[in-house]
Amino acid sequence: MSLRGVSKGFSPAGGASVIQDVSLDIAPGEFVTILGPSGCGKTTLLRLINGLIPPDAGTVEIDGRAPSPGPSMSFVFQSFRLVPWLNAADNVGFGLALAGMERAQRQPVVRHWLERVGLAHAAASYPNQLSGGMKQRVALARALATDPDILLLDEPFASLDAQTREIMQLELLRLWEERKRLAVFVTHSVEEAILLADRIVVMGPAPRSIREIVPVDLPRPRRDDIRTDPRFLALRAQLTGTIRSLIADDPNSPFFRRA
Ligand SMILES: Nc1ncnc2c1ncn2[C@@H]1O[C@H](COP(=O)(O)OP(=O)(O)OP(=O)(O)O)[C@@H](O)[C@H]1O
Repeated sequence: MSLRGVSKGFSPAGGASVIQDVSLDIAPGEFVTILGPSGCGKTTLLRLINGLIPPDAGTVEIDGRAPSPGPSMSFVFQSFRLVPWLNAADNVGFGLALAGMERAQRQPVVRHWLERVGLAHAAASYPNQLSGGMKQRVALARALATDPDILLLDEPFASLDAQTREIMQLELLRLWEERKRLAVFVTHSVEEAILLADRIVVMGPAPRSIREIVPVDLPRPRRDDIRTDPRFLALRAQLTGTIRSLIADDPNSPFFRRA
């Protein structure tokens, strides 16, 4: 995947850029996290990557072509976005149904993914009967069921409580380390960014663009105890400092010169 000089503005006159001059290459099977303060354009970058919005300038290419949403690219959102009138199994099978797969063919795939996320027992439950963590497992299973080459995740664990969030991070790590898809994961959390990524792309405000790209040279497979590895702690201190200064240097931030 390749982004070259990508800019995007939303005003009709093409005024202030929401994203300015972003260039980035991501290799197949690579896990990249996008880290940055609120409002620095992280979600917009994901929407440009999945082809939901076109760039005003520059190019986004996947295998040499402009991106288009389809079964080879899955999206996971903070707000789960499950279909409320479908049970967990039908939610997991939703992308497969959209791709035209018959119910009988979908069933074993759905069963496999419900098992993989530990929800085989909840197949018949509806979203309003599931906890936040369970809903996010369903959303993850739905995203993986189509066997996408590209996984885009927009703060998927941000609305979960701290313990569930840590469990889900490890589950995602385990699933991804089994079959390494190109993953782009947006987060505000420095720890989450380090735990998951091969590389961390730090975005900043004013101008909203990439500030630095930090490789994460921690061994895989990674488990919970990686969080106490001295290299992890050093990276955490470095990135926390970077994010604090990005916020303190942003004249539009309420924490301008304070953080
Ligand atoms: N459709 C749109 N129309 C106008 N402005 C938009 C639109 N989408 C995003 N913006 C603006 O672009 C900026 C960046 O938004 P974006 O959601 O990409 O940032 P973000 O880094 O993901 O933020 P957060 O971390 O708070 O989710 C914000 O100022 C937002 O108001």
